[in-house]
Amino acid sequence: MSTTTATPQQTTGSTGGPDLAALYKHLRVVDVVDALDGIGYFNLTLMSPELRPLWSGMRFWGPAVTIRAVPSNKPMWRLEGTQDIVEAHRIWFERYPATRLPDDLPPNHVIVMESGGGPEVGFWGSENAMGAVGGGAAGIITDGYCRDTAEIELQRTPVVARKRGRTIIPGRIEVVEVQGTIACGGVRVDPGDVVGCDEDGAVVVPAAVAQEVAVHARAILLADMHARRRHYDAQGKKPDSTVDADAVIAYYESL
Ligand SMILES: O=C([O-])CC(=O)C(=O)O
Ligand SMILES: [Mg+2]
Repeated sequence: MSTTTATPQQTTGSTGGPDLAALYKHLRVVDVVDALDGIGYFNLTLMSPELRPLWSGMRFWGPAVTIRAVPSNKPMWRLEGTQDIVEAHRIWFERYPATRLPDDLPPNHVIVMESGGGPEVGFWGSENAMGAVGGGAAGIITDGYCRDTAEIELQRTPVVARKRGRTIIPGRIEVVEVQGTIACGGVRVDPGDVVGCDEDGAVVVPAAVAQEVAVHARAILLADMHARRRHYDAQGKKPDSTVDADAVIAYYESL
C-alpha cells in the first residue's frame, strides 16, 4: 500500500478554521478507521455498531455539535380536546422551555445526541430531522430512538439511530445541555470533533488529529481504489465512481 506524509492541507472553512467536512468528503469510514489505527487510536472512537444509518447509501462527515438529554421524570398531563393534543409539544415547552442549539453552527455540522438511556421516545422524527438538515446539518447521530422512519428514508434524511421508536417527547425526555462533552454510542464526543458514518457504522475523529487522519485516510482510499480498479479491469467490469481515483484526486487538488 502506498503511503503519504501527513502534511495537512490549509483548506479553510467559513469560520476561518480548516474545512474538515471538505477534507473528509469521499472518505469511507473504513479509510478513516484504518488511518486512526495508523496513529495508534485502535478502536478508541468507534461508536457502537448498534448505531445504524436508517437507510442504505447514507454517508456524511462533519464537525460535531452536541446535545445531551435525560429522561424528564415529569409526566405529560392529560390534554383536553383535539387541538391541544395536536399541539402537545407547544404546551409542554411552554411549561418546560427547550434547551436549543445556538444558531451560529458550522456548515455541514453533525448533530450528535446522548439520549440518556431512558424509555422509548422518538426524539427525532421526519419533521424535526428534516428541519435540522434545512438548518445546515449534514447528519444526525443519536444513541436513542428515531420515529417516522419510513419518511426518514423517503426524504433521504441522514439519521443514524440505535432504535426505531414510536412515542413522542412530552413527558419523556428533555435536553439539558448543548455543546458540551457527551458520550454517544460508547465514545466521547466533543463539539468540533469530526464525526461521520456510512453503511459500515459511525466513528468519531478527535479534532486534534482530524486533519492528519484525513490525509492518511485519503491515501488509503486511493490505494484501495487503484487495487479494486485492477480487479474491475481483469474481470471486465465496467468502472464506477468507487474506482474513479482520478476524480477523487482532482477533487482534493481543487480544494
Ligand atoms: O415531533 C417530534 O418531536 C418528533 C417527530 O415526530 C418529528 O419531528 O417528526
Ligand atoms: Mg413526526
